[in-house]
Amino acid sequence: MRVKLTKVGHRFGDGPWLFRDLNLVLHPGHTYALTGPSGSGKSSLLSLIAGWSAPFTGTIERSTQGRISWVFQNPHGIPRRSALEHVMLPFLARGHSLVVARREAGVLLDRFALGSTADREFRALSGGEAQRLMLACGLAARPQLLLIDEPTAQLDMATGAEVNKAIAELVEPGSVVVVATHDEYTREACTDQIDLRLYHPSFSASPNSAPPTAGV
Ligand SMILES: Nc1ncnc2c1ncn2[C@@H]1O[C@H](COP(=O)(O)OP(=O)(O)OP(=O)(O)O)[C@@H](O)[C@H]1O
Repeated sequence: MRVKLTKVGHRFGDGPWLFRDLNLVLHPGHTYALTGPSGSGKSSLLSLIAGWSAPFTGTIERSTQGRISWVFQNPHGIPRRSALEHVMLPFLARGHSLVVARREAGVLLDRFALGSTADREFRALSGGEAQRLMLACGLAARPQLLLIDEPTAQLDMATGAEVNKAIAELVEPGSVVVVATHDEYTREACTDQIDLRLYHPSFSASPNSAPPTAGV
């Protein structure tokens, strides 16, 4: 899926503009770090990109009606279900057999270094394991668009590093990944950056600064 944002601006009602004149093209095979200070509108922009809400101004076009997955800041799972069962569910929901779901889920768990936790209940996973499980579940839905909100916000540095390593390996040829983050290491794990500060109405580019057209 390719996502094109044209002159996108957003505010809530008559509140202040969060960002304006956002012109971007999000390409499959790229992982975009969406950065900016707290309150700059990162989560709001994720919702706009997902199509959950409409931008106040401008347009957002998705090239296909593909599947969209979200991974939220706080890992959420079913306490007594195993890690494997969590990852199998999206495959079963799409009509795959138990055998296929188990096999594909196992591959994904291995990819996120969770193979040894396959039979462990969700409630017994560490914070980093639980967040990596959420990434595995997100990919299990085979999304064309994967949106991840602050994946390391609740984690210590070592655990955050495990998650960032998984994010660096998320890219798949057909899908766009967007990660809202404050974490510089998460930003480094991504292939591209969208810095929302550049689109805040108070931003004025100095004569020597690059124009805010990254990704167009
Ligand atoms: N539904 C809403 N109605 C009114 N204001 C909202 C709504 N959702 C978010 N806001 C406001 O819009 C601003 C941007 O919020 P948003 O959560 O998008 O920022 P953020 O950059 O993700 O912040 P953080 O890094 O703290 O998570 C905030 O001031 C927030 O209070």
